[in-house]
Amino acid sequence: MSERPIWSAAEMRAAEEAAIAAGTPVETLMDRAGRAAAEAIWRFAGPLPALVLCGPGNNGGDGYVIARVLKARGMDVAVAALGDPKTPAAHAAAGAWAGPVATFESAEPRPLLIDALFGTGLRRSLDDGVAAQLAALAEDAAVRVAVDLPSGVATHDGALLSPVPVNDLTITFATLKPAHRLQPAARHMGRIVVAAIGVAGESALAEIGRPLLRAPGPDDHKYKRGFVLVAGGDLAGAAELAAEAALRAGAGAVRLLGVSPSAALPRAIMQSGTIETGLDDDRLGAVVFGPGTLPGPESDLLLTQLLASDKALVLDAGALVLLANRGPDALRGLPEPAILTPHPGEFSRLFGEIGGSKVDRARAAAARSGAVVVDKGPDTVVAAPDGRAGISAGSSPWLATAGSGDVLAGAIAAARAAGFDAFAAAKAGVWLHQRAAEIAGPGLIADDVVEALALAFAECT
Ligand SMILES: NC(=O)C1=CN([C@@H]2O[C@H](COP(=O)(O)OP(=O)(O)OC[C@H]3O[C@@H](n4cnc5c(N)ncnc54)[C@H](OP(=O)(O)O)[C@@H]3O)[C@@H](O)[C@H]2O)[C@@H](O)CC1
Ligand SMILES: Nc1ncnc2c1ncn2[C@@H]1O[C@H](COP(=O)(O)OP(=O)(O)O)[C@@H](O)[C@H]1O
Ligand SMILES: [K+]
Repeated sequence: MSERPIWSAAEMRAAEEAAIAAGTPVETLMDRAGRAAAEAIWRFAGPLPALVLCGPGNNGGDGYVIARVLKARGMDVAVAALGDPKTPAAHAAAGAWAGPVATFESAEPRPLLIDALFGTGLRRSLDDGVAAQLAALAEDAAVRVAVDLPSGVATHDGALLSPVPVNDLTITFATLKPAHRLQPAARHMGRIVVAAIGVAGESALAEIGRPLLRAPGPDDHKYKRGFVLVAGGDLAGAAELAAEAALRAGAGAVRLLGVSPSAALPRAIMQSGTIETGLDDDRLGAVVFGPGTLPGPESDLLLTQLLASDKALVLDAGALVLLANRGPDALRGLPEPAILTPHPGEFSRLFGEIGGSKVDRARAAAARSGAVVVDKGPDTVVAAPDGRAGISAGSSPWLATAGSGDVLAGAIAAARAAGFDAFAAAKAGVWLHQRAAEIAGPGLIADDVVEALALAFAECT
């Protein structure tokens, strides 16, 4: 699995301090950052007349380096500063810029706008006048570029502290930061370039990358590839979507029990037996419960049976409502950690209101429940009880369609049955789901995502 790390502002600062302690001055890091950004801007926007907006901190320092490098390339560059440089490195970078510096307030729009006002050091909303001038300059530009982060977004949780223009390109340094992937900030980034600047560090948070899945080999048989049981509920369609999704996402065998299936159900899906006999099968790798399930005494009893079994559970939709009635402790002590796939409504029903970023919330929910939590949405976060977390690289808004969550539950179960641990399986399912949606394209319905899962799977082998 190729995963890009995501650092918090504090982790970024720690990496910077470690690099400085190891002998690389901050001026060198700034020079690398500015040069890398200038290179990316040159490639992206070419020789458009540029306006670089420089703030008072090191983000502004990067801006002065960018201005100098682009000018040396022969570009027509103007600089406007919001206040004087406050850090020694920014001061030095500003000193090395030989051209004139206008005040931010007096800056005139130019076709290429480069926003180096604030990066990871932003602590409060921009003043109204500053935000309005930034918006006006962005409005009149043809191409908008943000250095590290668009000014006005909170690094940690992706909140917009003041109005933020939508950029065409964002160049960040060393690693992604949470705001590059969390909404609402993520939609303001445009294309994202991560430039290496020679700092290293560790993080328990990463972008969910393409999983490495196993194509069947000569020694495989259907059960070895993964056997999924979908314990159906009251509405056949939802359980069928989950069952077919599991099959198309690579499970060798899928059994759907507990519903009267429709004629559309693929004949490859097994339907014989009862849930009790179905559960009593050592070959079973994962059980999906919840899609199409209405809460009631019967489904509650089934949840009790499932929790008493030693199976790896993927609990979605109706199962989450049942769980909410029992409280999150209901999952403690399971032999295999369960995977929960709540949408925002189900999440608050299960866990109440938790403060912090979406990553903080998912981590807290995972720690509290002992389950892997897939906090769904346009910026799906997967968190494990031990604090590891992943953020989706983004998914098609066309997934906002009935049944797409059922498809996700099936895809996750396939990865779980194939032998992935709960955290890895949840991430693999999220990746396959968003990739399948991309393949299915605009206008998709959940059935199309199911079909496209096979192609998404093939890309991972
Ligand atoms: N880490 C690294 O390895 C590297 C980091 N690099 C770069 O450094 C950037 C981080 O730099 P940074 O820490 O100096 O913060 P930055 O974003 O410039 O802003 C801080 C300044 O803004 C001010 N200020 C804040 N909010 C404000 C507001 N609303 N309205 C007005 N003022 C406000 C704040 O004032 P204060 O809050 O202290 O009063 C302070 O003066 C990072 O994003 C990257 O681009 C690269 O050079 C390569 C190496
Ligand atoms: N606006 C959006 N952009 C991207 N992905 C979305 C959006 N809205 C929903 N999704 C994704 O679609 C799926 C919807 O799940 P869910 O709400 O459970 O749907 P359903 O109950 O209809 O099956 C989730 O995987 C979620 O991440
Ligand atoms: K910026």
